[in-house]
Amino acid sequence: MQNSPTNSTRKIQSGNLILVGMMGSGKTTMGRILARHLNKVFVDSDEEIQFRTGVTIPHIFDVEGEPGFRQRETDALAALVVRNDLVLATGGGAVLAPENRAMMSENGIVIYLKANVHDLWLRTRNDRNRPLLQTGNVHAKLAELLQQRNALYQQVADIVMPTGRQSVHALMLKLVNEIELYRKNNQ
Ligand SMILES: Nc1ncnc2c1ncn2[C@@H]1O[C@H](COP(=O)(O)OP(=O)(O)OP(=O)(O)O)[C@@H](O)[C@H]1O
Ligand SMILES: O=C(O)C1=C[C@@H](O)[C@@H](O)[C@H](O)C1
Ligand SMILES: [Mg+2]
Repeated sequence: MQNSPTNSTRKIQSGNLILVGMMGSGKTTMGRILARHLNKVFVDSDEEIQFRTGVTIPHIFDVEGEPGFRQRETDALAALVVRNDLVLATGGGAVLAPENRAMMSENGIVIYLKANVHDLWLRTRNDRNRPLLQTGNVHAKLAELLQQRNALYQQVADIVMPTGRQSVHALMLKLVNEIELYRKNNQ
């Protein structure tokens, strides 16, 4: 499926850029400035879910558990990926469902923002809006999730972008070059 001519055509011609990666990898932060730089519309699947339900993600996890949230995430992604010229920041767990991976892969260039556990921890340790990290040992939880998910991020990604010490702006400019290169090599 993934490599059929129809799918690879839409992947690039949709103009969509889809960011995947762990909590704290910078999908929302990077997505916003990337969209501004490329004159695309920025959307965030977590924000879309909160907009659709009128409640916060922690509240959805409280009431419906993770399975309820995952269903809402799949519904939100399905509605978003059919649009064009988006920069779409996904939730950290968006790669877990095979149907999510298929729809992301078919409808945009997928970018994995890769970060190590220590950086992820530094960026998320004080945040209360990520239900999966409301645990005694955030560092260990991030390590566990990265271990479970890294192969899925890699599998779905067209571009893997390591994020480290450099500024978000410098990283964004690097990413713009990588995207251009990808488009040139895959037109
Ligand atoms: N490359 C970076 N260098 C330093 N700090 C960063 C970088 N990317 C993001 N951050 C910071 O990390 C925090 C988390 O980033 P962000 O919310 O964009 O992550 P996310 O990938 O969208 O996470 P989630 O999956 O939970 O939505 C923010 O405070 C942001 O400013
Ligand atoms: O990594 C995850 O599973 C999550 C990441 C966030 O973006 C939210 O989608 C939610 O907190 C779950
Ligand atoms: Mg985010």
